[in-house]
This record gives sequence, structure tokens and C-alpha cells, in this order.
Amino acid sequence: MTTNIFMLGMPSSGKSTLGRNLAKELNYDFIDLDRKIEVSEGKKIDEIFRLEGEEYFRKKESEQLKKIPVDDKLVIALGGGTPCYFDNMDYIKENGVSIFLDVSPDKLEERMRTSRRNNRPMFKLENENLLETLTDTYNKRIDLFRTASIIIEGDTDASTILWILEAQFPKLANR
Ligand SMILES: Nc1ncnc2c1ncn2[C@@H]1O[C@H](COP(=O)(O)OP(=O)(O)O)[C@@H](O)[C@H]1O
Ligand SMILES: O=C(O)C1=C[C@@H](OP(=O)(O)O)[C@@H](O)[C@H](O)C1
Ligand SMILES: [Mg+2]
Repeated sequence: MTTNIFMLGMPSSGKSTLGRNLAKELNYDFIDLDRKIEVSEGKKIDEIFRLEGEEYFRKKESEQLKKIPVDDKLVIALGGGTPCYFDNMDYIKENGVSIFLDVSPDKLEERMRTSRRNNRPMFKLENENLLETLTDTYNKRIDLFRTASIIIEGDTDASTILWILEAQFPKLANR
């Protein structure tokens, strides 16, 4: 069975970090959808939001998602909002195994403040209502996120994800 694996979840839930590590463990290639958009647009994500607006970003995000080769050996870290626009979540489910990293808004805020990385236009560290914004967004997205093939609660590491993945999709072991 060759299939792509999609990592989804809120910003700071660990899609990029755990996705990259999972790809190494599986001997798959890794793609970060945000980086793919930045390369195709020649601009950073926050510049795209500032100069072109969110609607434009969402169109490019969906286009780039659909340009990823299907049935390949890829682990793909999506952006936090990717599943929630257009038919993206249907597309994700039709074209691979999806893994939702479910991390609470409190924990997401803590990680964002600890990492000090401040390049998420919708979740700026100077926003004094950051926790409220994260909670509202989490509540809006959760129903769709929960339709993923696998749900992983809270903190975890790539080896645990691999173990769960291989238990539920044994044919992936023939990689
Ligand atoms: N499983 C984890 N446990 C603890 N911290 C994590 C974990 N995964 C990611 N982080 C930290 O959270 C921050 C955001 O992670 P990142 O992988 O960029 O998330 P995402 O791609 O989902 O936005 C980083 O500082 C990273 O070190
Ligand atoms: O949640 C969102 O809507 C977004 C999350 C970001 O990705 P990460 O989840 O990797 O931070 C990035 O795609 C963009 O800033 C929008
Ligand atoms: Mg990311």
C-alpha cells in the first residue's frame, strides 16, 4: 500500500515537527504545504496575507494541495486551516491517511509563546486575546478535524504515531 499521510491540526499542534520525524521513520519524503506555497508565490506566508489577503491565500493553498503527487510515499504537514476551506478535507480523505493532532488551546498558546516564532498572521503573539482566538478557531474547526482517519490526543512523538498508524493500517508496514 503506497499512500500519502496528511498531518492536520491547529497551528502549533506539531504537524511540521512530528510530520518531518514521522517521514524519517517511515522512509517517506516530507512536504510542508506552507513552504510549498511560499516557494510557488516567492513570498512568506505573512507577506501573502498582508499583500494579497486571506482569500487569495486560501485559493493558493487549495491549488498547491492538489498539486501534490497522489499515492506517493509522502508525509504532508498541512496548514492549520487547510482542511476547512473548499473541498480540501474531502480531497485529503480521498487521497491518503489523515492524522489529527488534537492539542488543547491552552497548550497551543503555551507552545506559541515558548517558541517565540511570530510568523502566523492569524495568531500573533502581541494579540492579548490569543488564547480566546485559538479557542474560537479550535471550536470552529474541531468537527472537521475529527473526521480524520486517526486522532492523536495531546503531546506525542513520531514513534508513537508510527505505532498507532501501523496498528490501524498494517499494509503500510510493507514500505
Ligand atoms: N509533540 C510536541 N511536544 C512538545 N512541543 C512540540 C511538539 N510538537 C511541536 N512542538 C513545538 O511546538 C511548536 C510548533 O510546532 P510546529 O511543528 O511548527 O507546529 P505546526 O506545524 O502544527 O504549526 C514548535 O516550537 C515545536 O517545537
Ligand atoms: O490556522 C491557519 O489558518 C493557518 C495556519 C498556518 O499553518 P500552521 O498550522 O503550520 O502554523 C498557515 O497555514 C497560515 O498562517 C494559516
Ligand atoms: Mg507548520
